[in-house]
Amino acid sequence: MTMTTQKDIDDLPKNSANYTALTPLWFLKRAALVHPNRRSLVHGSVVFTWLQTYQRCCRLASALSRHSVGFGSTVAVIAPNIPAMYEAHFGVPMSGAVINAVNIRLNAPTIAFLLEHSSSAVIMVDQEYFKLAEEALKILKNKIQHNFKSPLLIVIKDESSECDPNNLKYALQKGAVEYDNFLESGDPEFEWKPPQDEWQSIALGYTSGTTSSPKGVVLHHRGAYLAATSNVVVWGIPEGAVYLWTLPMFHCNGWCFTWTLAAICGTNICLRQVTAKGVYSAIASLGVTHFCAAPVVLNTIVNAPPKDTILPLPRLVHVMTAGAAPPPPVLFKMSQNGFRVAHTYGLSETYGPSTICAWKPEWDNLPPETQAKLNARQGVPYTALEGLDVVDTQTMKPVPPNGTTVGEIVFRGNIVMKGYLKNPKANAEAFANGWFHSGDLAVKHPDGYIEIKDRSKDIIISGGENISSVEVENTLYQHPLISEVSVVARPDDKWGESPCAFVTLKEQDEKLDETKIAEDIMKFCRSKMPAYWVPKSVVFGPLPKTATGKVQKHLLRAKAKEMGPVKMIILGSILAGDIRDGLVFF
Ligand SMILES: Nc1ncnc2c1ncn2[C@@H]1O[C@H](COP(=O)(O)OP(=O)(O)OP(=O)(O)O)[C@@H](O)[C@H]1O
Repeated sequence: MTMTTQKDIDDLPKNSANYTALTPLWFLKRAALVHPNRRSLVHGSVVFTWLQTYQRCCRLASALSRHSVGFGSTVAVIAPNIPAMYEAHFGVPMSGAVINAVNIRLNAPTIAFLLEHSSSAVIMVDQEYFKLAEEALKILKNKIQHNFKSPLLIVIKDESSECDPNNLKYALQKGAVEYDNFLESGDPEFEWKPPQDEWQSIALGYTSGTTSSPKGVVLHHRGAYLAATSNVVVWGIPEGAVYLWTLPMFHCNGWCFTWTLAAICGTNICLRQVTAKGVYSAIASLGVTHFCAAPVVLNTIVNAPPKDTILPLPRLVHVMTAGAAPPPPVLFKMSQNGFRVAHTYGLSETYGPSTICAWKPEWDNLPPETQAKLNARQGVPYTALEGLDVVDTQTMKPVPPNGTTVGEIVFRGNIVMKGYLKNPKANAEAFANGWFHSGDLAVKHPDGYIEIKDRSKDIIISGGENISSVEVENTLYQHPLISEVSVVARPDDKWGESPCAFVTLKEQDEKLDETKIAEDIMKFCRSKMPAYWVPKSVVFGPLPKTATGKVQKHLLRAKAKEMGPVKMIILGSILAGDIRDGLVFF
């Protein structure tokens, strides 16, 4: 008998029969083969099947190729959750180009920056946002003058849009091509180009700019494939699920669920405007089984007036939440309303969610409040994420799993971005020491689950002690009058910084005595947390948020700074705006 050597075993080369670059684009071709007549997309009265979606994506890829768009090109898409946005997630990369799904709530100067930075050759834009795109292009043209080359403009008509119907006419007059006409010019049998190399870029997405100016995150086909399939593995979303698009597809490509839905041959239910009523009615009338949403959307769902809800739910509805820390009381109320919430965590740089608070059978019989507290932790890595740790930033050594030592969350693996576009300085910082640095501060529990305490920029340092704004917020969410809360640092003459709570009340009534409520909130906090954690200032009003529902803490911090150092308790109103030191003016 001859010996098998290591060389024999490893020396079997790759060939075209046993190796293909990983890409989620094949999922679509397969869906069209397996379920050609199953509903792929439902948008009001518009319904497509998987075969139709495949053919429409082939047409898009073909039409783009005819305009010399392909490998090395970027196509910007400015649209809400409508079928064209979904189709662009396949059609654009099937042409070889990269999709840049743009946040629709950005202003024209920021969009101008994105279009220039990404060198977008084509802009696909929903009719409602055409003038915004036009304004952004004007800014760009003024800036780069004779070097300006107008991108190909494709305007998307959407019957469900409530915008001025003349927008479409206007766009066509300005030379834009109508999306469906553009598709008509493409070949439904187009032989699209899978990537030769799975490292090829599939998507470019800009961070929401919560903490700094937007950075262009570049993702590859391999990572998109792995993240999309990992969504299935960790969440258990079944073949044929009916998925409601509450999460914007422009946010990390809908956390890669655009591609996940094709993998499971599910049905995409589009929702142009997200309201609690819209969510409940889609559940009741369209058979929704799953959706993803930021905690702010869950908060809206649990606080919806009874006339907007349909309870009890007709079936168990699975929800994945990420994007910010979900307060345990919100998780608790969601489960009381019949939703099963999976809590995940990640960043644009990690293809969206890349950790999950994996549910343990031994938690099944715990009291619901304890379950919610356990589920509010950010958990353990996705199946496609090889490295996740919480480290001391000075030594890079893992923190002990004691639930108290705080360190930075770092990631390593195949669902970490390729890098930031044209930003070597940010890349060097983000990838220092062979890990991707998240900037999020967390502890590790004895069971190995991680729990975020804050973003490094959000932590409050009072008298040299760290205060987790997330923990103070989680307690405040238990207060019966509070609908939303965000806690930030306010300069403090004695302690350096002290917590300042910005609060939105459930009841908006001018007759409410905000001074009394603020006193009550502080009393409530004193009974539940160390004295130095108790907010020294409470300010009432709506919270500023990004398009993805994240509270813009930097704006609140600026507001708190503007209010000046804490000298005594200050109560006030964000809306009234007239807050003078030590006094309250309503
Ligand atoms: N489950 C979660 N719990 C707590 N925080 C979360 C969770 N999921 C996401 N986050 C927060 O969201 C951040 C990632 O957000 P995202 O990538 O969308 O851009 P952004 O951080 O808002 O933009 P910018 O990087 O410009 O500040 C994480 O770093 C973390 O702070």
